[in-house]
Amino acid sequence: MSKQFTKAEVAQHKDEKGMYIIVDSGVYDIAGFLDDHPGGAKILKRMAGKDATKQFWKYHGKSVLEKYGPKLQVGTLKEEAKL
Ligand code: HEM
Repeated sequence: MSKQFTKAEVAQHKDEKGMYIIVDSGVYDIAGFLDDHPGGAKILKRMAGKDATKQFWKYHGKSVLEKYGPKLQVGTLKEEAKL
């Protein structure tokens, strides 16, 4: 849980072995959640390896992250210098 990922590392995880998405400063592995996602697997797969913060908050409230976050979170996003 305390592992830190750069955006580049998150981008390398985009298949069934590990499908990471970013929501705010959290990194979540949604590979095992695809078939359970009420919004469907397809829309989730499209965000694989990417920052899904905007899309996440568009369709869900805080309670969704509170409920599923702890089960799916694999780490946090490493602060990187913004150029
Ligand atoms: C950690 C990642 C995610 C989790 C745990 C999650 C969980 C859920 C849950 C529990 C619902 C049921 C509706 C609700 O209870 O509010 C839902 C619906 C939905 N989700 Fe996600 N979701 C995730 C990521 C995403 C992403 C990245 C997208 C968009 C790219 C997305 C799009 C949707 C859509 C379109 C619905 C259906 C809304 C509706 O039919 O009203 N979800 N999701």
